[in-house]
Amino acid sequence: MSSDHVSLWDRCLTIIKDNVPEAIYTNWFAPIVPYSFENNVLIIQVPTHFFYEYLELNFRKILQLALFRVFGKGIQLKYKIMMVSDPKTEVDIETVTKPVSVEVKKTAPAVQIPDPFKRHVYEELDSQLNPNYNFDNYCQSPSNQLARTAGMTIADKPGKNAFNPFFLFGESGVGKTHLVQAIGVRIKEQNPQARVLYISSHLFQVQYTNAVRSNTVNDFINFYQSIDVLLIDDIQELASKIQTQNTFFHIFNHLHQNNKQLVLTSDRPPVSLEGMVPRLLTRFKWGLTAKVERPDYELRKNILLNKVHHDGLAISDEVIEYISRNITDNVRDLEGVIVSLMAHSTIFNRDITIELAERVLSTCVRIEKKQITIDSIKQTVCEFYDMDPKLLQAKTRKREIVQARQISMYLAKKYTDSSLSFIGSAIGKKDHATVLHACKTITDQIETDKTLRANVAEIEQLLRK
Ligand SMILES: Nc1ncnc2c1ncn2[C@@H]1O[C@H](COP(=O)(O)OP(=O)(O)OP(=O)(O)O)[C@@H](O)[C@H]1O
Repeated sequence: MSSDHVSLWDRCLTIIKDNVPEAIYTNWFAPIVPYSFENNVLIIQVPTHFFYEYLELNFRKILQLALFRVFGKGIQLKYKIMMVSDPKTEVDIETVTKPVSVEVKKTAPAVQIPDPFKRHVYEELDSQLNPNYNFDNYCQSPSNQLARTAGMTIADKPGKNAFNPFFLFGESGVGKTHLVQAIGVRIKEQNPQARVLYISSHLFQVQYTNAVRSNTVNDFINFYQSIDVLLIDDIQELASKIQTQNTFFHIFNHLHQNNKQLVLTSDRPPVSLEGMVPRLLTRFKWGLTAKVERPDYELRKNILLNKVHHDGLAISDEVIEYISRNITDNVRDLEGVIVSLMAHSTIFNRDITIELAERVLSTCVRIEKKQITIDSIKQTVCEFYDMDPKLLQAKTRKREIVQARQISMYLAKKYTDSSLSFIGSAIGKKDHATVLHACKTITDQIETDKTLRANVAEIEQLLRK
């Protein structure tokens, strides 16, 4: 049968062709090469990592259906990825790393909620970690430096550090889950026996409700008290769930007293968590609370460059720069735009140009409302004073440069929700006291200095344009 896998794959293609539009078939299925078939595992070769992800995301169902019909029960699908960004150095991913393996399950539900609680305590625990979220691909910048460094310290000494619990907060899509997962992944790498569990608060809540219904709350608590490292995401979702919070309180206390590590994420700081029982809130503040800020320009660009390199995509620096400048809020949007760009380019067979990027961005993200960021402030202030932005970072007390730096700090405080220390580190590598002083100086001078007042007003207008 294995020698015949090409004709079997052709039969799959016939089924697929009947079920998808022609353009989709031509772009996404025709380029696939049936590579091998052995022990009921079919390996297909695709051009890029992006291609694989796109197939999995959009056409998994039809692929499953066709494979099941032609190859029968138990068929497994694996991908072999050929990088084509640089044809001179074609890379066969399978030879350098494990091939991406996708098991096709006949009756797998679309979303299966994992329930580790159901497992016996002594069984090996499924940590629910995604190895793709690791420290190696978590780019660093001042916006996440504290959180990232603390995360690495925790991963090296879970439970035996001053950061217990580690409370990580920040807006949606800024990289909290990635970081929390990276902590778990590194702990498991260093100690495969460690009982690490990543869980969303929503799932924790569902499991608790089930335990109440089935009268097994004690088992539920025992299970969680057996964990060495508990990574719990989106804790704000437990707001107003008082019974669940009380149960979590007992788990938290037990783990903390036994030097087990707790890491929590939230979309807001503990002080803004409404609907939480006070004794839990107090405990959230026992260790380290760190904010992951919105990604700055350098971080956005680095993340994109990494992704493009990793997926073997052909996207010019100019387009990367354009996207990094225009998508400022969160990393998820950045990644979404890359996927949309690749899809547009593949389906319509067009190069990825600035014009295409502009079109895709206008449909994917809101760019009409200009986001004011520390980067755009620095740039606008320097353009206004006709000054090289690098001078803002220079160690100099020249009056014009000091004033441009102070105005930048004042505007950053006014228009962004960054902390004083973050503003200081991004503008001139100063501390929070210098930023505070700058804000006070400019506020006072605006009161009395007509020219400065007019200049700042003009810069503010330029910023909003
Ligand atoms: N510093 C970074 N380096 C590389 N990738 C990042 C970084 N920050 C975020 N990402 C990527 O951005 C995407 C969104 O990040 P993540 O899911 O961790 O955000 P989040 O803050 O947990 O969002 P939410 O609160 O909505 O769950 C992920 O694909 C993640 O890998």
